[in-house]
Amino acid sequence: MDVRPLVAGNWKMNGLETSLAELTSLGKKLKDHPFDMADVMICPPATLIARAHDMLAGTAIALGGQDCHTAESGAHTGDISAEMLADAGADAVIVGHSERRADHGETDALIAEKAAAAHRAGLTAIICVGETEKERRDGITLAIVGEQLEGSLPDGVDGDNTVIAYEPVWAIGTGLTPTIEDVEEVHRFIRGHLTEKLGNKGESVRILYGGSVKPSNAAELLAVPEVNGALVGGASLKADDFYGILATYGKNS
Ligand SMILES: O=C(CO)COP(=O)(O)O
Repeated sequence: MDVRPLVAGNWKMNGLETSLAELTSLGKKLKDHPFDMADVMICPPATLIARAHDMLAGTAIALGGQDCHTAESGAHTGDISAEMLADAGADAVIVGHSERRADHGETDALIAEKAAAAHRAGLTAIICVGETEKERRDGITLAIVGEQLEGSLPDGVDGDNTVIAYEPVWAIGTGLTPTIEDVEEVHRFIRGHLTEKLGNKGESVRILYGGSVKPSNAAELLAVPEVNGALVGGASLKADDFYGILATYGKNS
């Protein structure tokens, strides 16, 4: 099935008010060169979502958060609920990023609850999976990704409310990427898992690749079968680089 690609930028813990200039610049590029080949999203730090939302009104750029709590509100100092992200103008939220799995000990079960919270708030959950360097060396990549999918997907997943991001941990921020064959193998495996679990609905869930995607390697990675877009870290911080990745899908002007 042909699914509309999504290219999402994850700013991680980067971005002050001055960084919004990059969003203005990205919005202008997309306006000057209207682009309808892929959906475009930026996930800035939560502090910038509301302002970004105001700035981006009328552009094709959607917004996402980078994490959410499982509860709607309550005594959880420092946390942000999916409803709060939606209230600030987000359309989606990343859950289960490997940096949160590592830094905050997040488990598959917690990530499934966070994804369910995203759905409850009307947000698309972008659920991240991916093996570590040792797991790849040990030849257990598919087993690990399968286990993460099994544990991290809540009930009720479909192509409208969920995106899967395959991000090999060792490829994040390192400049390293898996071979094209390895990317294809994992993406086909994820698609198989989704269709086995969800039937036809599993066909429309987008599967993004993430890990050192940049303008120079995007064309090759995004052309891989079952790669339905990218989750971009470092290269999403600069409008020129991010637009360079998007432009891989072609411009209609
Ligand atoms: O973790 C990532 C996106 O979520 C990928 O980060 P880099 O593109 O900087 O490798």
